[in-house]
Amino acid sequence: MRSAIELTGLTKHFGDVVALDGVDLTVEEGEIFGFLGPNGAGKSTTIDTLLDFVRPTAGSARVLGMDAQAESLEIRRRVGVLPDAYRVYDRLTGRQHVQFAIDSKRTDDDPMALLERVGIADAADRKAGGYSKGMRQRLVLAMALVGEPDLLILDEPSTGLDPNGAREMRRLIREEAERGATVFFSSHILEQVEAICDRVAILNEGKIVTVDTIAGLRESAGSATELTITVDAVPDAALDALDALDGVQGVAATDRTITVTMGAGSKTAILDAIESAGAEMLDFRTSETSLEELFATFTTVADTDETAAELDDEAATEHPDETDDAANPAEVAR
Ligand SMILES: Nc1ncnc2c1ncn2[C@@H]1O[C@H](COP(=O)(O)OP(=O)(O)OP(=O)(O)O)[C@@H](O)[C@H]1O
Repeated sequence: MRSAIELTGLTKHFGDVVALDGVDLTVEEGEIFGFLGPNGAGKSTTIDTLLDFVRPTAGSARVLGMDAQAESLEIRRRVGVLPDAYRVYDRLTGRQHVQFAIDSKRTDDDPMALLERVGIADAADRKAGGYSKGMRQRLVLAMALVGEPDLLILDEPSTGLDPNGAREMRRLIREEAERGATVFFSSHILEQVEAICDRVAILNEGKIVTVDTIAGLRESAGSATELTITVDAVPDAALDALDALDGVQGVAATDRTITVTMGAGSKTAILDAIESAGAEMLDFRTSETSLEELFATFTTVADTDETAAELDDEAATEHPDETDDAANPAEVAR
């Protein structure tokens, strides 16, 4: 099967900054693939390389079987892009924006149908300059959907969307995948990724740290599971027995509950130990490591405090929509 995206040793330096450091990654056709990483990890640089907005220092990128540099025009014709920083033309209406993308891609889509799909048909004939941030995001998404692209590349697609908008975005992504499109999207909103992705890659400091399913990530992170068991009473013998079990990392108890933290190990053995000690089990809950904790496991570097401070700084100073004019509707449609 042909890959939708294939990166081999992809490296990009901006002066002294190593934005990408030998990235190898394959996204199969038809996948919904999440591209995760903290601020500055290199996600946008990767996406820009796929579209030949950025030229790699070393390595190569293939998109839909074509070379990202040599065949960029054909690639852009078959790819729909939602860039991380986009500018709409204030004086053009939503409908005109979509028509522009349709003309550029020489397709016969109905602009109103696309605006309908992204939920802003009501505002089709209003100037985009008066659109809210979320409406602009929806408009650029409508432009990305023009021509039934084989590959959708969405850079932080939920930016600016309210919870309803984010849910609609997930629905659209699923619809596109059902149509047969590959969807590659970057995010640091982990719930978004968990809700729809077949697989995810985590990028940190320009390197891929892992590629897996979410379930696989959980497993490989060696994530601890916490069992909370409600009982009629807590016999001391139960606590002693639990402590002695393989894989049990911690045991805590209140009057009616026992909480067991375990790594690898058998949940059944835990429940057996409690019952053998004479307690009656009334309820039983399991909680797994959250995706946030998991993400931190993969992206935390040795000096955690410094990294956190750097990330806070970036978050405080970054205003991509206002300062980055790299992406505009012309580029989206090209
Ligand atoms: N044009 C550029 N000139 C200089 N440095 C750049 C340029 N573009 C990106 N970088 C640097 O490359 C690194 C990766 O940036 P990139 O925008 O790809 O990260 P990202 O993962 O998309 O981050 P975010 O989540 O904040 O959007 C950063 O250190 C960034 O400062």
